[in-house]
Amino acid sequence: MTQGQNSRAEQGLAARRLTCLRGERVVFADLDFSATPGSALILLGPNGSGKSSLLRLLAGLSRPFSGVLTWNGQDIAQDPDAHRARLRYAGHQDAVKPTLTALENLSVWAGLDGLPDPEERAEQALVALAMDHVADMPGRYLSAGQKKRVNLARLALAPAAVAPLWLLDEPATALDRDSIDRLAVLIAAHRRAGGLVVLSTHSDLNVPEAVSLNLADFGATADQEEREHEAVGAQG
Ligand SMILES: Nc1ncnc2c1ncn2[C@@H]1O[C@H](COP(=O)(O)OP(=O)(O)OP(=O)(O)O)[C@@H](O)[C@H]1O
Repeated sequence: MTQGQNSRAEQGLAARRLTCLRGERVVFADLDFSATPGSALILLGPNGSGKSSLLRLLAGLSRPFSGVLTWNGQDIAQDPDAHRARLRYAGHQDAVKPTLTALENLSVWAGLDGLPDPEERAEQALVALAMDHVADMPGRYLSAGQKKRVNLARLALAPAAVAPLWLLDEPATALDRDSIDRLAVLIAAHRRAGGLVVLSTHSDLNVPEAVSLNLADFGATADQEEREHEAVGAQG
């Protein structure tokens, strides 16, 4: 089947028999899920169960040990540039440049994303996170929560048609209650516009009708660990 012939059921993001190794340890094995445009998937599980690792795989920042990740039915590994262009990943690392103001940081990102009117978009994105009052403050003077909000404002730069896939690793960490509520509004608007959100959170973030995926259910059995170790040994 060619990409153009994919059925509607394949729209969005899907994982088939995904197995993730970090170091030589199986973090999760044989993970299956699918998420359609407009939906939200919340990754649950105790510390170390692989939520960040899965988000990194979905972002194309690392490769699965085995299994396939697809977007609209096509393996994301076949066209990494197209996948990078369609996603926005907010991880633990802070991307705010200390010497640029909050507004300049966002304008630069909008420019790098190839969006028209980068400064106007940056201003609107700051308003969405109630950060317009610190628009002219250099990144190095922003508090931890303010930096987090500038990072999250990046999500608001591009329309869902351009960057439909949001991958958010603990997006509510360091945010105050009002900012968590604004983030929830941003996520809801993105979904209404046809976007798709995968996120991990230990916080009380309101994401209506989200599907939960508990990575603890996909922890490797002793048999799987042994098979993966044999396979790693054979590869090395
Ligand atoms: N660079 C690395 N090399 C080897 N192992 C790693 C590396 N990074 C993470 N791990 C291991 O991978 C496993 C999954 O880690 P991950 O950060 O994905 O978990 P998590 O569910 O996001 O945890 P948390 O809730 O604490 O954020 C852990 O056992 C961790 O020690």
